[in-house]
Amino acid sequence: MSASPLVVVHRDAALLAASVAARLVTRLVDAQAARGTAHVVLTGGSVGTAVLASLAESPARDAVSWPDVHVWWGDERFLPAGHPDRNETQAREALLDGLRLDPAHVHPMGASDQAPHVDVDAAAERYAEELARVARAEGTSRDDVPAFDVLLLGVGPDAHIASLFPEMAGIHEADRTVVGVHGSPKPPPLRVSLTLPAINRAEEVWLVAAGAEKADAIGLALSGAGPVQAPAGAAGGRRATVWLLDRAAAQRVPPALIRLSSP
Ligand SMILES: O=C(O)[C@H](O)[C@@H](O)[C@H](O)[C@H](O)COP(=O)(O)O
Repeated sequence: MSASPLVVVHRDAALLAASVAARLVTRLVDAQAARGTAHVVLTGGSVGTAVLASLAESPARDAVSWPDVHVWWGDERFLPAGHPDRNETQAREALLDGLRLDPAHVHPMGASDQAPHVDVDAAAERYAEELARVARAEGTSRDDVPAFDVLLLGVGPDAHIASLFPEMAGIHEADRTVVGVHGSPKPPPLRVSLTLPAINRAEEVWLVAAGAEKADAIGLALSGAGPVQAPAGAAGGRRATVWLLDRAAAQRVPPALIRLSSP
């Protein structure tokens, strides 16, 4: 995991979404310039979706060679395909369906109606297999997940990330890359989630959060709380860990960690 996290604070949630969208374009363009392709892991939640909507409106989005972008998800609500509450559905509506993506490069997590025998744990296993398949095809050094260039995470008011919740089984997973989540405190109860080991294989992990209701959790996560108590604090990229916040969410961040605060 990279050195200490970098915290950037934005005036409000709208500016945060626009700024993260611009940062994402630059990150994808740089990754493609370096190796022709790019892998991005999307997050669900209102802030993550607002970033995608902002990117959809940005003229800079056309700087990305979208057919060469692989789109993954950090977690998914285990609901029927096309359900409005699925992270995939919301991402498609906010951005993806307006892009010239290669359908073979869009990797949604399983849906609850995918096949009669598929349950949330089987969906997790299938996603792990998909990650490994693409990693091997790309000759990634460790062949269980591709080289994620940027992995986006929303942060819950309990400091959860993806569908890894404090004190629940998923945050303890040290070997598998994907788990099925049962009894999620955030509805729906059944989810599929990358694990911390998979998340932390990303080159860059960006935690994006807005609103005063996140301030205590973010303060706890950035003040050294352990992963079981504050999963968000355990997320970190191999090269960079960036917290992208609005002022309301940043109220409890140790001032020494704040590298920039927009006027
Ligand atoms: O499926 C989900 O709900 C998300 O993946 C979840 O991890 C979300 O990102 C956080 O709960 C923050 O959500 P908000 O941005 O809506 O607060």
